[in-house]
Amino acid sequence: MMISIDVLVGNLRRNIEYIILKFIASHLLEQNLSRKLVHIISGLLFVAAWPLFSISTEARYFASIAPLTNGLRLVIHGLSLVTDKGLIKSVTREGKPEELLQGPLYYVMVLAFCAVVFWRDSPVGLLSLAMMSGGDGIADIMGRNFGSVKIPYNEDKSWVGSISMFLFGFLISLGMLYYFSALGYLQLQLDWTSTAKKVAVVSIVATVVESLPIGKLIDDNISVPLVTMVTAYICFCL
Ligand SMILES: C/C(=C\COP(=O)(O)O)CCC[C@H](C)CCC[C@H](C)CCCC(C)C
Ligand SMILES: Nc1ccn([C@@H]2O[C@H](COP(=O)(O)OP(=O)(O)O)[C@@H](O)[C@H]2O)c(=O)n1
Repeated sequence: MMISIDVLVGNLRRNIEYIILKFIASHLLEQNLSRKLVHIISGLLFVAAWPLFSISTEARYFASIAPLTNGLRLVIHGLSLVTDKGLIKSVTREGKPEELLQGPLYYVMVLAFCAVVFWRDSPVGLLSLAMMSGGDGIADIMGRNFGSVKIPYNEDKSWVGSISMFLFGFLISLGMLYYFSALGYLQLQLDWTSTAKKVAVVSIVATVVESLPIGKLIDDNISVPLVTMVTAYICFCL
């Protein structure tokens, strides 16, 4: 009788643990997906909205107010001066306020930097944001869901994630160049065959850097746009 009660209690405990783990897992997955959707959509929408600004020289500074204001919001919430559970749930990995001061803050600073420095007349900023928002964002979503085969030099990253980053980053970058070129903003005259080759080179370099095991040294939201800026500058501006 004693044994069967123990077995019963043990089973009950395991069931409760299973239910709790399942609850946590489903909520964490939800949080990861929502974070990456915010990651992809906010940056791409920000860039897509640049043509709405006037041709005045101050336009780029006005545009950068959106990411800078969000940066301030992230600092205020990251330091726990104010609490907003919705913000924390939608942009952090583990639900800790201090995480707002890392990936999300770097992300909005890169958005502001690209608006002010490159704005809509240079391919460099457009490609950097396409790779950071679109490419890096899709790598996570595809990698987490379908990335069972890992990259030999990095157990955290998968072939599916990196190939998706390359393809999506490449297509979004070309789309952005086409959009800004069709609207007459780009100073360069683009020959699309050579542009596609250059964008492929930029996308490969950004993808390889994202796949390296350097995540603890430097955040992807810095390394990916930084290496894209350098490569795009070499390919398009020298
Ligand atoms: C989730 C984000 C970064 C985390 O990166 P990672 O750790 O997943 O690598 C992105 C955070 C986005 C930010 C809080 C909100 C950005 C708003 C944007 C500047 C406004 C766009 C305006 C536009 C006109 C819709
Ligand atoms: N190239 C990649 C990138 C991410 N991923 C998946 O996405 C997860 C999060 O990637 P990450 O550490 O770069 O995340 P963030 O720093 O971008 O938020 C990884 O643990 C992988 O499951 C992948 O499979 N392949």
